[in-house]
Amino acid sequence: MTTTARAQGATIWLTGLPSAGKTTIARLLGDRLKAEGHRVEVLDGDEIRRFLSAGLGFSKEDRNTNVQRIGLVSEVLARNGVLSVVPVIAPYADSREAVRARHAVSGTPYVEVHVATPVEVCSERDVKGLYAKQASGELSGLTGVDDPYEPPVDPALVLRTQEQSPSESADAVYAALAERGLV
Ligand SMILES: Nc1ncnc2c1ncn2[C@@H]1O[C@H](COP(=O)(O)OS(=O)(=O)O)[C@@H](OP(=O)(O)O)[C@H]1O
Ligand SMILES: Nc1ncnc2c1ncn2[C@@H]1O[C@H](COP(=O)(O)OP(=O)(O)O)[C@@H](O)[C@H]1O
Repeated sequence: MTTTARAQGATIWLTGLPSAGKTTIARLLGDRLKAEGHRVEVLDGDEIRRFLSAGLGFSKEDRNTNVQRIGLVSEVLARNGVLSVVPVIAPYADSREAVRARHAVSGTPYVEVHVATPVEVCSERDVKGLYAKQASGELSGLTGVDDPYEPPVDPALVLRTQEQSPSESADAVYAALAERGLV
């Protein structure tokens, strides 16, 4: 019987406000990693909310449940050699810490990236029109506006996307992975 070396997986969690740039960076990074031959999954938050987290809303409890489910899936993927890129807001420090702890139990790398775009820039971008809806009173509980966002205290990387192109931001995440021997 022969044994094959297993690739090192990891969870790369991109946390930040709506329109911060999480999805854009995740896709660029995912494409690059795939092109280099890595096993990659981008766990799209919107898709997960349509299926795995269908029925959940945006209360603290529901966001926590959503983040724990995604954390579980990502850890299983990462433990099995996949680079799992997660562009999900995850606004609460305690739920992110629970995800980190789950990874620590299996010795699976967890790389937290703060996509730290200021709310003023995010609301200008307003990719999905949520900031406008909040301003007009059509929506409440928008993260960073009238709902909490607890910034990571000790992330692996902080991205100031208002000063970078999307490719530069994705390259910075790639460099953080390279520093850790993950790519
Ligand atoms: N009230 C409120 N607050 C924040 N975000 C909202 C809200 N309502 C809908 N959306 C849209 O849902 C996406 C957030 O889902 P997530 O699963 O990433 O959020 S969470 O981690 O469970 O908080 C988020 O996606 P992104 O814009 O890609 O961040 C929003 O488009
Ligand atoms: N450095 C950057 N990194 C990521 N996105 C950026 C950057 N600069 C400008 N953008 C733009 O910001 C928007 C971010 O949208 P998106 O990735 O959907 O955000 P999120 O997933 O965080 O809600 C896109 O239109 C993207 O082109």
